[in-house]
Amino acid sequence: MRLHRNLVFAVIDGLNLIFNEGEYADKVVEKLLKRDKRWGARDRAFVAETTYDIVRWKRLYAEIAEVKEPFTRDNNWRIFAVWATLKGITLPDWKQLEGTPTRRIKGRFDELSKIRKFKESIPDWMDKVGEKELGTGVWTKELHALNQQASVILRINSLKSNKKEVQRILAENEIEALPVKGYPDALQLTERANVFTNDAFKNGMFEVQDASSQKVAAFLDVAPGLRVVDTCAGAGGKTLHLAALMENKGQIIAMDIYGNKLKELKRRAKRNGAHNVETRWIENNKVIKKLHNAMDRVLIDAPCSGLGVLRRNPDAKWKLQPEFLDDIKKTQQQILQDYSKMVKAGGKMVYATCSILPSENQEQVKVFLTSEAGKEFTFVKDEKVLSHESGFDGFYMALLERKK
Ligand SMILES: C[S@@+](CC[C@H](N)C(=O)[O-])C[C@H]1O[C@@H](n2cnc3c(N)ncnc32)[C@H](O)[C@@H]1O
Repeated sequence: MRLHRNLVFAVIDGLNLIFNEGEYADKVVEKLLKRDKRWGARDRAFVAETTYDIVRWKRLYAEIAEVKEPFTRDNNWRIFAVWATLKGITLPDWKQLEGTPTRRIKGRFDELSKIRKFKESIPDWMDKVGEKELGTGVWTKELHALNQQASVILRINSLKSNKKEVQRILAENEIEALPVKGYPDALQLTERANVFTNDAFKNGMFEVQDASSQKVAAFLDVAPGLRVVDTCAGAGGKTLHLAALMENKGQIIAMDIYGNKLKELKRRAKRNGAHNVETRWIENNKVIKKLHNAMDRVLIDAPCSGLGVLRRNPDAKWKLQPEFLDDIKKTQQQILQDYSKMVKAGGKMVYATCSILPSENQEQVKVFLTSEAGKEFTFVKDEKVLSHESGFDGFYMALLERKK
């Protein structure tokens, strides 16, 4: 591979924004890709993937490069040089890369790869939490899986299309997509590609959604005609899937505490042809109270640490703080207590997270079931999806039923 100066400069600028200015990697990459209209698919892939790779391996690379935060521009160049050396790329004779100690980099890599927190590039506190909660064996395998690049998975919107039709349209654009065994609505791209510019996407025929995430709406056991509330709907990934599973019949109320996310949800619902979705901003608890004992199904896709989705969101390793984890667990329990009241007798509820930590998952459900509100419910089943076992994101989902 030959390095191109303007692409590498874009990566260095991006790293500065992410590491020093606290900006989010996905937003930064989005901005970088708008920089030069002449960049082709390969150039864009280089900028995006290199930036994500360096964010993912920040601790390991910084340790090898012997630099400490806050990183200067020179430090970011040194980190980049580590990335390029370990990729086996011949370094060009640019002044920023002069004197790169290639052999020392390889030696330090071998040394540091013997220590998990460096090998898997993770903060000490997170490594300790993961090991404590999952045990050494499972955590080591899971952490390794969470550091791999995620493949692109589509969820075919059955309101508008089917797998065969989407495969055919993508093939016309030289994009190959294959079915995924065990995931009825999923197609997996054999190579990463930008599908958002494709007409099939613009016409709502599919959404980009990880295979594990596609399990959640189906877990709620919905059917056409039911009254369903998606309590933490965000921009509506699961809401749209619910609408498709319900064949646009019945009612879906999508809620969130952030109104701007619901605006985006509305746009997506329109594109998807999902007509049975209405949004309600959770301005105060009255919004919830109005629906007490009224819903056939309640989905709680709870806010969480996001430790199950590090493959697609590697900067969460550096942004997440132990205090946030403590706070979010309190929020999760409060949400379970408050929103479960919307389930009517005989109705069902799913509690889900994109975390792999038992303390955010089965332990929350256990605490809920022994509480006053939880005594109304019986536990039906749960599923703990680990990335190293499934090959997709880490997720948790539990199905509970309210007693008649
Ligand atoms: C895991 S995300 C939801 C993702 C979304 N369901 C999807 O499939 O695209 C969790 C959501 O919970 C929202 N949230 C946080 N605290 C909340 C609360 N107390 N009540 C309702 N929603 C909340 C966040 O704004 C966020 O959109």
